[in-house]
Amino acid sequence: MGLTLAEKIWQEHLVDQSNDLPDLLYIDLHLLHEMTSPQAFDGLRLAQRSVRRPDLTVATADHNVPTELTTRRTITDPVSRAQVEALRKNCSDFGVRLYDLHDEDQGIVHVIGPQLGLTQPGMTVVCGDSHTSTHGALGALAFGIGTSEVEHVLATQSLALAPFRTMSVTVSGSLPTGVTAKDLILAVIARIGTGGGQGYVIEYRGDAIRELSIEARMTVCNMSIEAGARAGLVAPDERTFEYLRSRDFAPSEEDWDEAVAHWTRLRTDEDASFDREIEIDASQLSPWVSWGTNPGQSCPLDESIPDPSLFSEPEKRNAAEEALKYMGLTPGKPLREIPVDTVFVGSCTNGRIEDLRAAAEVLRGRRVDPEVRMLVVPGSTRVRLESEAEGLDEVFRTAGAEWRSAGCSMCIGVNSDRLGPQRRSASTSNRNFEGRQGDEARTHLVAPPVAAATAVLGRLGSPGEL
Ligand SMILES: CC(C)[C@H](C(=O)O)[C@@H](O)C(=O)O
Ligand code: SF4
Repeated sequence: MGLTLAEKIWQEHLVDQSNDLPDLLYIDLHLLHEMTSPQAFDGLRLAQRSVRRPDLTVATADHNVPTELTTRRTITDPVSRAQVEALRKNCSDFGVRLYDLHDEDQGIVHVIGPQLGLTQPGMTVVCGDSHTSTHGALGALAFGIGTSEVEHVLATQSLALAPFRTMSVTVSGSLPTGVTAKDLILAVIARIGTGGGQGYVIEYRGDAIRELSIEARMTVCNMSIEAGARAGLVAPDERTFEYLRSRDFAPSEEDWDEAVAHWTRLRTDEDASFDREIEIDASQLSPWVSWGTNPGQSCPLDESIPDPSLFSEPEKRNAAEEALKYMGLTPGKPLREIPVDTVFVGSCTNGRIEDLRAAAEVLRGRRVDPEVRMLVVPGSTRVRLESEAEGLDEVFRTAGAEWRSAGCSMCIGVNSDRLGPQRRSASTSNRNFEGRQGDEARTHLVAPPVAAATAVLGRLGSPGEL
């Protein structure tokens, strides 16, 4: 019987396979950031080990970095400063390439990997970060790993991994105008649940996936983890090759044809079977928004807050009741009537150039509601520079939004971009659990066009209403 794409990549990277032990896989690319690497380097020091393949290891500072344009290099928070400084020292001591704050190639780890052409089809990619699944958009098998595994990969360039199950999510048809990859993945998670992907690697297939740009595929793969999956990927195609061509670390012109020939073979065999198959009709989708405290608690923006008492499963009912209490919402309220005081456009889910263009298009010639604070944070310094070259920063500033430097920013409340208690945001990020953007802060996950329209309207809404 044939193999799925994920199984093929796994097979190609097997270093050792013994009975009763997890498989040992070779790792092609190891990405590091400041939050999950310090203890791993300490472990290496203690064991007097070196980094096995510094040439396959790349680091950047993203989670703890300030994003104010002018005061960026001064990190006032002591914990954040210590982590960034530790990363500098560790990279310098162990000979690892670091894209530091001042570097043009700095950015959120999952934005810079593909942008630099470091992430390529058929590779195994790991990082001490759950959203490593993002890299699957290029046809790589990409896993988030824990700090002890980071140390193991640093020391050996290999990783012991338990076998996975395979799931296909086939999205047929075309997304209607105004409906984005973010809406699609929120709908997928609402359908299979935040635990629905547990133990699986998801392959996204079908016409609607093929029609997505590589950046949009990244948005989809990014949130695989929010469905509980171990990874998500899309088979490479012409769009993938086009995206990679002439990127800094992509194969050179001489090696290009051979690389493409290899990448072209990276697809699921006709006679392969998946352990679970999900089908979605893209034409039925519409702008989507989360109302609760996990990404699965979401529904079309046209609907109202659901009534938990109508949920048949007691577990889901309780979770919804708890979520609504935290979110300060009542059943039956139309989502479009929910006022929002903060809008965040950014993160590894939606902080790439296409996302910023989509938000700017909505804001052009319009004003952000005076009661709303809107932050626009590019996912990488190159995205910032590219946006500025196109004049997007001016569009945002003129509309009344704050234009920032690259970093994780308000996606996660570990840096200075935090949401205050009971504040409510429309956010293009991927997580909405309690306290994610700040203590007692309330998050509604949305796509960039909805975020921008919401900023103008001062309540959840879509560009069609403007
Ligand atoms: C800090 C890091 C470990 C974490 C992750 O693993 O995803 C972060 O990036 C997040 O999004 O919550
Ligand atoms: S942008 Fe958010 S989700 Fe992505 S790596 Fe940073 S904190 Fe994690």
